[in-house]
Amino acid sequence: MEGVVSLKGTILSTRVSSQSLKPSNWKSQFAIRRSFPCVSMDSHEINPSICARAQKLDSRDAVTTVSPISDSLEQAEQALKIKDWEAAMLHEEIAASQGITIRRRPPTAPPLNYVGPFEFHARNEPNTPRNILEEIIWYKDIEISEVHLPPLLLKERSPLDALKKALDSAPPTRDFIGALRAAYQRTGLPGLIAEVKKASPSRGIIREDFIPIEIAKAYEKGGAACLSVLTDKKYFKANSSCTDFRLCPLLCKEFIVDAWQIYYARTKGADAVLLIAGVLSDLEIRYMVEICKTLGLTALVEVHDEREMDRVLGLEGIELVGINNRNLETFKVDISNTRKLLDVRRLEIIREKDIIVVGESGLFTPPDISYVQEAGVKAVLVGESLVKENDPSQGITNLFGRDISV
Ligand SMILES: O=C(O)c1ccccc1NCC(=O)[C@H](O)[C@H](O)COP(=O)(O)O
Repeated sequence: MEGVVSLKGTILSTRVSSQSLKPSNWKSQFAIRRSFPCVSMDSHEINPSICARAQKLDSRDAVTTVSPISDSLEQAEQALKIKDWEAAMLHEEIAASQGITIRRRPPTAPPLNYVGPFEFHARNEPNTPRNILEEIIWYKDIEISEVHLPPLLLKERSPLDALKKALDSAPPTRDFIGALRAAYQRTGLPGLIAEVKKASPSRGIIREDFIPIEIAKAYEKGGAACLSVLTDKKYFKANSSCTDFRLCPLLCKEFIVDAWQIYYARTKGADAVLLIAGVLSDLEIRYMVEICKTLGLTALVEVHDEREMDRVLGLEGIELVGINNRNLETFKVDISNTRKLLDVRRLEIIREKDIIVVGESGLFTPPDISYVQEAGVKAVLVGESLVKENDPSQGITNLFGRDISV
C-alpha cells in the first residue's frame, strides 16, 4: 500500500512496513506511535482508515484544501505535541526523583499556548549537554531513531519485527554469569571481563594498531572468563560488532536507552548487555531486565554511587551489578568507590540475593585486584590496562600477578 499521511510538515509513508514509518524527527515518531493506537508498536502498521484518508491527502496542498480534515489533523497534531512534551516532562520528573541527573533528550520549551501541569518547566534549562555521558545519550537517541543520518538508520535497517524473526535462528546465548562464577571458583580470583576498546572519551585513542579479533583471542588465551565489546562508533571508535567474536561469553557495551537495542544486541551475538542506572529509571531497568530474561541475556546493571546502588539492590531480578569506579560525568577514577559502596548492609543484601558484583574501571595492578576483591567483588571489568599491552594475554598475567589461564 503506497501513500502518505501529511501532518503539517510531517510526511509518513504508509507503505505497510515498519521501515517506511518515517517521521521527520524523533519527537513526532515517538508521539505518533504512542498516541495513535492505529499504529501498532510491533508491526508499525497503519490502520486502513487512516491510510484511506492519507491517500486522499497525499500532498500538502490537499491538506490545505480539504479543510474539515485539515482542521482535525491540525488539532490532532497539536494534541500530539502536547502529549509528547508532557510525556517527556513526566519521564524527566520521575528520573529526577530517583536522583538521575542525565537528561534523556535536549529540553524543549512547552508547545505554543500550553496550559497544564508542566507549565513552568524547562524554561531556563540549558539545551546543550551538561557532560559527556549526557552528550552520548542524546546522540544515541538520534542514532537509533531513524533521524538525520541518511540513507538508512539503525532502526530502519533492522525494525523490531525483523530482529524478532532473526532471533528464531540465532544461536543460544552463553551463560555469562556462569562463566564468571566458574572462573572465580577455578582461580580464587575475580572472574575477568576483558574489554575490547580502541578509544574512550576520557583517554582518547588507547591503541592505534587495533585489531579487535586479535585482542579478543589474546584475552581468551590469557584466561578471560568473558569479553566486553564497546560497540559505540562515535565516542569509542568501535569498528566491530559482537558478531565478530564467537569466543567466551560476550557483553555488548552500549549505551542502552531503547529496548530495541537489546534485541539488536542479541541478534549481533551478545550474551549480556549493559544497563546504566545513572541513565535509566527503575521502571526502565525492570522492564529491560525482563526483556533480557526473555531473550536469554544477562543484564549487567551499572552503578556509580550509593543512591544508584540502593535503587538497584531494591529491584527484583537483578543478578549482576557493576560498580564503576569512573564517574562518567567527570571522568574521575577512584577504585575506593568499590569499597565505599560495598558496606556491611549492602554486602548482606548482595549475599541474600546471590548477586555477583563486578568492579569496573581503573584496575591496573595486582594490588588493585586484591583491593576490590577484599571489598567483595567476584568479577572485574578491565579495559585500558589490558588493551594497551603489546601482548594483552601477558597483560592479564601482569594484572593478576599470575597466569590465570591454567
Ligand atoms: O571511559 C570513558 O571515558 C567513558 C566515558 C563515558 C562513558 C563511559 C566511559 N567508559 C566506560 C567504562 O567505564 C570503561 O570502558 C570500563 O569500565 C573499563 O574501564 P578501564 O579499565 O579503566 O578502561
